[in-house]
Amino acid sequence: MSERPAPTTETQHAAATLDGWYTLHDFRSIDWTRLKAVDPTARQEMIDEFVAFLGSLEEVETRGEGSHAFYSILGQKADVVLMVLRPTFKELEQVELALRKTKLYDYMIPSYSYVSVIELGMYRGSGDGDPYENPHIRARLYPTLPKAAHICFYPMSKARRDGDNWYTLSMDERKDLMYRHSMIGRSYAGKIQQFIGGSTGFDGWEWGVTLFAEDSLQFKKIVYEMRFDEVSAKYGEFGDFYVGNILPKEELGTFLG
Ligand code: VOV
Repeated sequence: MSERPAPTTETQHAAATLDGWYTLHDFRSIDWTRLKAVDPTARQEMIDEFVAFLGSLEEVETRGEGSHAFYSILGQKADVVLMVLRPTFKELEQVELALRKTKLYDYMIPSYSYVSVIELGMYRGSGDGDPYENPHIRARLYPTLPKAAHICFYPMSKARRDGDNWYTLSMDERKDLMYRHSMIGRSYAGKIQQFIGGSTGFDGWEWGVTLFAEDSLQFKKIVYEMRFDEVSAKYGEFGDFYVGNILPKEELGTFLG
């Protein structure tokens, strides 16, 4: 497992973070018109090769060296998303390269991507001992992503407006607000699993939020409820939302056939 330095030092302003696996969300659209023109034998070869590619990611996941999720996406923003977790940027690049070398890639159009690192904000401290050795914390920093029926991804930032500036609040104020946020979150235990990727310095927003649920309606419920909470109501700024359904490799043939 990758070794990490001690939690980022808490300055007067920044909350210390624990940082886990690097994360890439790779959203792609399918060039359906071109794909439909491919003869069925060649198309099946492409599908088989892509299934083998997904199989190779599963092997990494089984070894506990990373994780991934593959979902179809509703609407016109994209057709599929591959979310990949790896210990280093280099390993994320290797997955990207392997994807690019598949035949199916030639029929994929990039739609959106997002780079972040699984992050736990230590607003309430991290307890005794080295948090990177704590099995509960490790399970959250280096998770095996759930195989839930549905995914919801969106990037977000905290406001830096005159009047409502998250970054000029005191640590105590932010601790208090985050506590209230976590209490709403906890009321969704068993319904939603959330993965927060810190992306300041990595991508266009400050966090990438990935939610998994068996019941797609829970995404609307939690996001709506959080909108009334001060952290989101005053300080939340959101990018586009991407939602979709799990796409097991066994169903890829039907999806693309
Ligand atoms: C299942 C739901 C759920 C739960 C339990 C939960 C709990 C918690 C805890 C305990 C903490 C703080 C410590 C940590 O663990 O990092 C966080 C942190 C964070 N969250 Fe959260 N959140 C949830 C869910 C949840 C949602 C749905 C959203 C989107 C907000 C919305 O309006 O759409 C979100 C956002 C975030 C963010 C951006 C951060 C980092 C903010 C920062 O300033 O650092 N989050 N979150």
